[in-house]
Amino acid sequence: MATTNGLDELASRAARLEGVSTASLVAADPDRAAGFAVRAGPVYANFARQRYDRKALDALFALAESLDAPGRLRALFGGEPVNQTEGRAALHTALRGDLTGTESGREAHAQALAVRERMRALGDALAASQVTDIVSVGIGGSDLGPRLVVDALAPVEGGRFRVHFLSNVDGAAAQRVLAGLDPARTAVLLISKTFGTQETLLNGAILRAWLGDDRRLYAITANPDRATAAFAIPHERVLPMWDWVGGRYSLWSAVGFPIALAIGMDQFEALLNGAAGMDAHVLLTPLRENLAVWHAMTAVWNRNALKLSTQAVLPYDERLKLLPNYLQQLVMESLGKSVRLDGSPVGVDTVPVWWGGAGTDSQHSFFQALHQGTSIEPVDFIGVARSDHDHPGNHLALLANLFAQSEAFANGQDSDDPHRSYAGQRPSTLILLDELTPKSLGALIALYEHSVYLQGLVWGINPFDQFGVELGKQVANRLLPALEGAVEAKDPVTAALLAEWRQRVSPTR
Ligand SMILES: O=P(O)(O)OC[C@H]1O[C@](O)(CO)[C@@H](O)[C@@H]1O
Repeated sequence: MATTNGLDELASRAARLEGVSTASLVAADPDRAAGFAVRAGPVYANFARQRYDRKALDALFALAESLDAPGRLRALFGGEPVNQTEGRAALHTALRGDLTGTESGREAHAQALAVRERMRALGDALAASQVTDIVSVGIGGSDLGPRLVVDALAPVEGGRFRVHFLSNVDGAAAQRVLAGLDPARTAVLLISKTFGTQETLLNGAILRAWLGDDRRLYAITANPDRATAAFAIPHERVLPMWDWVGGRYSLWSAVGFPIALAIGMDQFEALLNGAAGMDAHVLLTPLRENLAVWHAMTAVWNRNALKLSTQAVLPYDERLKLLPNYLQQLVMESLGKSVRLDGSPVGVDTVPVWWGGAGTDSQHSFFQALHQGTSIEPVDFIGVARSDHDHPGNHLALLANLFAQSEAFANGQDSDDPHRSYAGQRPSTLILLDELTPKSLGALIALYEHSVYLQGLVWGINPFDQFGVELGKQVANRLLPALEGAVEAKDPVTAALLAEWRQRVSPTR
């Protein structure tokens, strides 16, 4: 059995807290309500409604210390090959600053700055042209980050460009995105780190044909030769990225070009600065005051001590409604592993299922299960203190719902009628941003990135590879000829499914 890094001890601490209500934990510790909170720049998080006490927290911080969390953070920021299975650095922090002064960090940051200059120039040239709309074609890490940030921050009216996103290989997606767009006033960005992703290549071909003019076709990639070979995009319209930026950590690179086009380059840089502020906090702050360490060790507590198998993220802000989708890739692609760095079984549970939705909408869909279901789902609530719309009454109602749900989950409510009884004891963290700006959003996303890294450290896994997604792609590539009728599927169940499918379509489709 692989080492469990002291996680067994956490489980026995959790057993001692069984039956102790969250309200009595709060009552027993007068400093807890305000003291179990950490602020980093524009991000405040309160952990008082988690199901641990100070002794458990001591054990969690001791665990982080024993794993040399500060040293491992320095290794990340300094450009050491922390992505060990692929022999690479993971230098997304260098895209937003240069905190360690190592040669690789400095070089990476200089490269990032040079590309930002090119993004600015290309953006200005597009703004001076007749282009009004941008279609960003990419998937996964080449889509979810820009999509989230544009949805959260793009002005409702009056932005430089309207930015549209196309990811799914389903042709209906392309059809929907293109409906109503004028090719003469549209530029297309093909975003793919590898430029070998089926969805992006197929959608890119549709868009290129639709555009009819290659001069408004751009690529963002770590593989410019492939972009040139497949789409004849000349190097001056290719923005580079590098193998030291993981796809799901890449929105800070030229992958964020759609963001820069939607909100302007200065605002894109404000997003990077927000992330850089969180980077400095996480790298330089002692463990007990370090927000990413609190967040990561809370996740470890819920997974390995309380054995909870999902994690909900519930933004109480319409503009953050895509955050759960974004975090699903960031967290689950990073931490969905069952072997340690040396290949041995991890021996403990790793990533839970991350999911969620915006409040208050989700209160009227899945909250019943959160309040009275048999399993307990820990929650990250996210709220924004100040709104930027003209409906203050709605904002107060939104916040009342946010604070109320966190209280109701924790405290529950007894009733003589079991159907009307709420057990409570549902753990949650409440994250509050001062306001939703490029800076605060950058800081929030960077917080989650660092929390993921630290959770990976506890579990001894590599959060920067994603070999698990390859098998399905390989099987799909093998099966495409069978759907085209060129070969038979070898697997008997797949063969039966294809026979069933063939009966339903004409041979030419
Ligand atoms: O940017 P690319 O190379 O097209 O890859 C897109 C996505 O596909 C994956 O490799 C697998 O889903 C992600 O990690 C990546 O973000």
